[in-house]
Amino acid sequence: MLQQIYPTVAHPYPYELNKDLQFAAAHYVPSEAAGKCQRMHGHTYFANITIAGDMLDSSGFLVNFAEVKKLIHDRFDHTVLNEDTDSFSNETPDRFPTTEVVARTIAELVQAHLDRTENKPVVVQVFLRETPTSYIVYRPNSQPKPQLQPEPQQPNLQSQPQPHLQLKEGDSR
Ligand SMILES: Nc1nc2c(c(=O)[nH]1)N=C([C@H](O)[C@H](O)COP(=O)(O)OP(=O)(O)OP(=O)(O)O)CN2
Ligand SMILES: [Zn+2]
Repeated sequence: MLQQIYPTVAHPYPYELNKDLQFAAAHYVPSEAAGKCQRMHGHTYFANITIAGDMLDSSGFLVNFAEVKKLIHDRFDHTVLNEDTDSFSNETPDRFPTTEVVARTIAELVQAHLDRTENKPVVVQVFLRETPTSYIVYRPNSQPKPQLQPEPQQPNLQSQPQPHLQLKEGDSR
């Protein structure tokens, strides 16, 4: 079905599994900034879910490909995402059914399933394409961002008292 090169994600695990799946769903984005996307419309979403881990389960799987598909496809295919109030909300931007939030939600749903398995693999990336020209990559376990260091303060030589530079009375310097 999908024949696409996806972005790679760095992780420390020896096994990596990728599952492609698609689902058709309707949504609208309840924000003025979304323009025409405030109106109900539909997409065929294409997802690529990347799962990694150290150990296989008793079937020799990192996780069964079919279980990953079922989890997401059964949940979202031929639904109106805005009506899935367990996952989305029309009130809170962080839960509007945007591509970003749908990608994160897919990662969270799959991870919740993986947390219940014996070998406990992890979701390291969700690639979610909403239109032929728009997609999101969500990496739940990405490296911590480096802390920004404050700019070093330059001493203000004009306003600092500098007794060592002041001439004393009778000083011949
Ligand atoms: N950062 C985001 N921006 C937009 C989102 C989103 O989820 N995250 N969603 C939309 C709309 O829902 C729309 O379905 C997709 O928008 P867009 O890529 O602009 O769709 P087009 O097919 O019209 O793109 P063209 O490349 O112009 O054909 C909007 N923005
Ligand atoms: Zn849309």
